[in-house]
Amino acid sequence: MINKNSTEIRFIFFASSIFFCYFIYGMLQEKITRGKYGENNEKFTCTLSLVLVQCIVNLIFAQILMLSWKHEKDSTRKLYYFSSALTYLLGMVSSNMALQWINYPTQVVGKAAKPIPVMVLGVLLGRKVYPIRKYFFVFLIVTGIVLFMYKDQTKTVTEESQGMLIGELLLFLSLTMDGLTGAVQERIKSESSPTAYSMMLNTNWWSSLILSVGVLVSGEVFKFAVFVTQYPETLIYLTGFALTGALGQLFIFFMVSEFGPLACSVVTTTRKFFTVLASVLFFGNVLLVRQWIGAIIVFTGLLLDILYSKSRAPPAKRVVNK
Ligand SMILES: Nc1ncnc2c1ncn2[C@@H]1O[C@H](COP(=O)(O)OP(=O)(O)O)[C@@H](O)[C@H]1O
Repeated sequence: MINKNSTEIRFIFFASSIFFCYFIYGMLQEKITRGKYGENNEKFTCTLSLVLVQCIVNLIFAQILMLSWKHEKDSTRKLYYFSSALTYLLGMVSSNMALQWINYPTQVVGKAAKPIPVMVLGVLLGRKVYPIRKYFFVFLIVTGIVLFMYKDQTKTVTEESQGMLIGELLLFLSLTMDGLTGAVQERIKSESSPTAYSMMLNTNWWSSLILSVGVLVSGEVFKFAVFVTQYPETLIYLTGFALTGALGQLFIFFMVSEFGPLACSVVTTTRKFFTVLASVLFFGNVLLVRQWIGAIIVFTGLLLDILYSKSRAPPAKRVVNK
């Protein structure tokens, strides 16, 4: 009983820390990528450099934590870390890049589908097994969130819709990459169960390495240097963005290593829903009928999921398909 309670407390603690860190992170991300700089209303387009800064800060953060505690040797195959790092950073680069064509709310709605690819690819490639009802609960949560957050957009000029298409394709790519990352993490978790620190360190080590090559070969790093020299205020946002991202990611890896990538993606997606719900309620806006229905569906899905995992399968236990 004590054990079960402490598992629940850890879940709630990780989830609320993710909520808190990514709430600030999200605002800074929007500020950096959607902001207009200088008299010419310039845009920040150095996505690779942005993600590289994030990965390097994550790496340093994980390294400091690794040095502070004694750890058993991590026996995870390097290929797993390399491939999860590659898909993880492609996922981040494409979703950040999509923001150049589509607005932030559209990106958030698109990425709200994340638990679906994480679940499907986790089963197909990650050798994970879920009972049928789990698919239903996840589907309910995602449908409710999309219904709640979706905004009708009027497309005006053709050029803009073309931009939207590029943005949507990038979102699709990003979702696929998130699913692949989850699948590899599922395998890592079931084969070698490394600590969250070790997963964070290795994933960010490989992604920093790959991205460093990327920014040098593309020459983006020079463009980035010119941009931050010209608009030094970007550095303040970047520092906050990278620090909240690193702290948030630590809790993400705690979540992944104990409860798995699917639980993690449900938490990060639900966080976005609660952010929008809170802002609607906070600013005294009225919910549309569609949003009411969406919110009810989300809460039903979450409640069923919680009730089910309580009565049937404690989240810490994993089902390994041999
Ligand atoms: N399974 C995961 N493994 C590693 N990092 C993750 C994982 N899930 C999320 N993250 C990190 O958390 C950040 C925020 O994730 P999330 O809130 O789902 O938003 P999004 O994927 O739309 O950026 C990601 O950009 C990534 O850095």
